Amino acid sequence: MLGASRLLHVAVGVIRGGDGRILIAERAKTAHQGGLWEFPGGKVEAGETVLEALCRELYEEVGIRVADATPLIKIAHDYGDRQVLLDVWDIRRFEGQAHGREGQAMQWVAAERLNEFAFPAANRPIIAAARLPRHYAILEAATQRQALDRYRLLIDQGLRLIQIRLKSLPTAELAATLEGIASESSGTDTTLMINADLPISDAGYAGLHLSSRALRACKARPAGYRWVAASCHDLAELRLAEDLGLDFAVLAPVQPTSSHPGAAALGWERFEALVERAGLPVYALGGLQREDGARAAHAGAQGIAGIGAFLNAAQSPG
Ligand SMILES: Nc1nc2c([nH]c(=O)n2[C@@H]2O[C@H](COP(=O)(O)OP(=O)(O)OP(=O)(O)O)[C@@H](O)[C@H]2O)c(=O)[nH]1
Ligand SMILES: [Mg+2]
Repeated sequence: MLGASRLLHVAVGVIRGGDGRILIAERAKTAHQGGLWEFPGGKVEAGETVLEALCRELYEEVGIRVADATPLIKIAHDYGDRQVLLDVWDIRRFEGQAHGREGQAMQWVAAERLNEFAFPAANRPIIAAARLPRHYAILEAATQRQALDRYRLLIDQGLRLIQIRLKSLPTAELAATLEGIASESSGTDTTLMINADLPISDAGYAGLHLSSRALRACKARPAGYRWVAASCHDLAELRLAEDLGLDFAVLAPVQPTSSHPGAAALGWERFEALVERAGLPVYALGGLQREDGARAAHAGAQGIAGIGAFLNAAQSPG
């Protein structure tokens, strides 16, 4: 853990153009972590809020005026010669044409291509956060028919990251259900995360979701998946997910929930304190609705995860 007083507080912007591409810039060869790519930003000066620093830096470096910024992720990192707290914000509305005002090379890059560029070590979870959506749906169902109906409802509502949990589905219906979902998602931009506790060997899905029990039994990051995530309930489990190099976590339960009636709720304050110490994107889960999205972002969350949260609301996800 890094001592707060030694941390260099840095305001960083993930700036998204109208087509969804993200602005990256090349760091000067002579700078700290020089020659690598970065998201524009810079040090918070004495007497400034982080948002003031973000707006100033983004004007100085790329000539844009920020119109709206939402917290994305905070990452503390120790480079040995310097300890930084990267305070990263999502910027989807701004004025002006971005251009390298300090002579630096710049590029607009599709989120899924960010991994092709060399960034400083602290940026790994930031890139995951920039690529992940704000909503993570968890699919549960009692029958194959209900599973497919709910899957289509989630897709219609704009959900693009979906965990196939299906622990209440009769085992006899599992294989056909997984195949049905896989064929519906094939060729689309949906990312499916298969729950590791399901009694199947390999569904061929892009992602794996570990229950906290599966996480605790893990010695290394499971191979063969583009995304690996885990369910966590406390700091020890979040640290384990981070140390295994997982891509994101779900922390629960934030509020009391009917699906886990016995579990003690964390509440937003405790949730925020835990997320602040985690080095990977964390979704908030448990008794939440879409309307809790802003609250979750301000508590440091990547967004909201839910079983029921996305099945009834008719709005599109943000
Ligand atoms: N802006 C930015 N800084 C990053 C990123 N990742 C990362 O580790 N850093 C680190 O954050 C620290 C501060 O960033 P900076 O060099 O942009 O600060 P600045 O604009 O105020 O620079 P200056 O000292 O030339 O005025 C550096 O140690 C840098 O290595 C990133 O994606 N964007
Ligand atoms: Mg800078």
